[in-house]
Amino acid sequence: TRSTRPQRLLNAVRKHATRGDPQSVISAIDHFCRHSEWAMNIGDEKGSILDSVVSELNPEKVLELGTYCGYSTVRIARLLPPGARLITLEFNADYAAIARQVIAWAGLEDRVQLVEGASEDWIPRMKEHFGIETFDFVFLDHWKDRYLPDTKLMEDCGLLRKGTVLLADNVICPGVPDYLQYVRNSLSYKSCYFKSHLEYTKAEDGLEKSVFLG
Ligand SMILES: C[C@H](C[C@H]1O[C@@H](n2cnc3c(N)ncnc32)[C@H](O)[C@@H]1O)NC(=O)c1cc(-c2ccc(F)cc2)cc(O)c1O
Ligand SMILES: [Mg+2]
Repeated sequence: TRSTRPQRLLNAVRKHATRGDPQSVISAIDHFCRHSEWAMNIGDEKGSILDSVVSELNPEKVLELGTYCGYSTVRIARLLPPGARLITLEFNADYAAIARQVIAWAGLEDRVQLVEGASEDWIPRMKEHFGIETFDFVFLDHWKDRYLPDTKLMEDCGLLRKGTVLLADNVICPGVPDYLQYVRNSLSYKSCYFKSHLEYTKAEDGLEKSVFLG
């Protein structure tokens, strides 16, 4: 049977990246997506903005919604101190299987817990199942119509604390208008927009950084 694009992406990682070297995994995926096949990773341009937000925050507890092949998982986890934890949710089993191998190739499995399932099912179980009190940093990169309901769900489950940072991908393309309207007008958030481009293209896209004020 024909291979899938995520399988071909993983093959490119195995062929061109060095085991245990996260930067080489990131570069191999970016090269594959620029020169072979486009894929919906955050990419190098928006990825650098993600890096700067994570580095400035130095979070201990991180949640990622929408793992896909694990590219942003690797970008975030490589910047975390060893004691820190990243939980990433992915409900497509095939993508989750690829992401596990990408994360392992980067040598970051000790910091990452990939959970196969839907965000709406797992967010309410974070406390009792993972012993998480609150998250320091949340990266939203899953179905664009889930950003707003899942943000409200995280609020209701008490998973956000004063100062928790939400960073949302694709706020222009494909776009998340209801989420943007909410975080930009709610008195519970301080929000700002980082203008960039859709991964590996010249189309406009950007990241929205929103600090929960409690
Ligand atoms: C949604 C996907 C990313 C992943 O998220 C998982 N997922 C979903 N909903 C849930 C859940 N509720 N819980 C857990 N996981 C969940 C899924 O299975 C994908 O693997 N991302 C995108 O669709 C995406 C699309 C584009 C894009 C832009 C321009 C175009 F012309 C075409 C596509 C760019 C991006 O940067 C994206 O991020
Ligand atoms: Mg995205």
